[in-house]
Amino acid sequence: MAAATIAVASDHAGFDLKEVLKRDLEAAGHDVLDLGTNSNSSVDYPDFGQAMAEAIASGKASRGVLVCGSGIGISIAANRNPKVRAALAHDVVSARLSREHNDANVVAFGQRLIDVETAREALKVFLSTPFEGGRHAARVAKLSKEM
Ligand SMILES: O=C(CO)[C@H](O)[C@H](O)[C@H](O)COP(=O)(O)O
Repeated sequence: MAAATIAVASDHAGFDLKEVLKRDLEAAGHDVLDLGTNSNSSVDYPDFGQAMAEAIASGKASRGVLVCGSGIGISIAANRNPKVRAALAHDVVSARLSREHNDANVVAFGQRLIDVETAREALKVFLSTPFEGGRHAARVAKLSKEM
């Protein structure tokens, strides 16, 4: 995708991978909005998932990258906002499908579950893959409806 503002956030268990991905985003020419955390000291992932949701919902960032130990807790937290479609990606295929079928605007990784090179490649794919639309469009629209 063209240069954009991309938010990144993690808890302590995702901090190291967040820093790697942040450098990749900057090297690719994106503006990076770093929402923390800023060290390996223990913090609570819901706070950072919520910060990501606010950045996406307000339009401060068009895409987001989340990292925690498994990618699960922080993506659950971000997905509480109906404007967020955060997809937990374990590989390049799930990153690609999250864009093609789900129009995901946030990708989440589990630092304890994915190797760094796979995450770096999956992020590139996440950012460069367009939404297919078509049969997927009405399904994605249903995701933002109140339950
Ligand atoms: O939310 C999670 C699990 O679903 C994340 O992996 C957290 O990073 C993890 O729970 C943190 O665990 P820790 O033992 O406090 O480092």
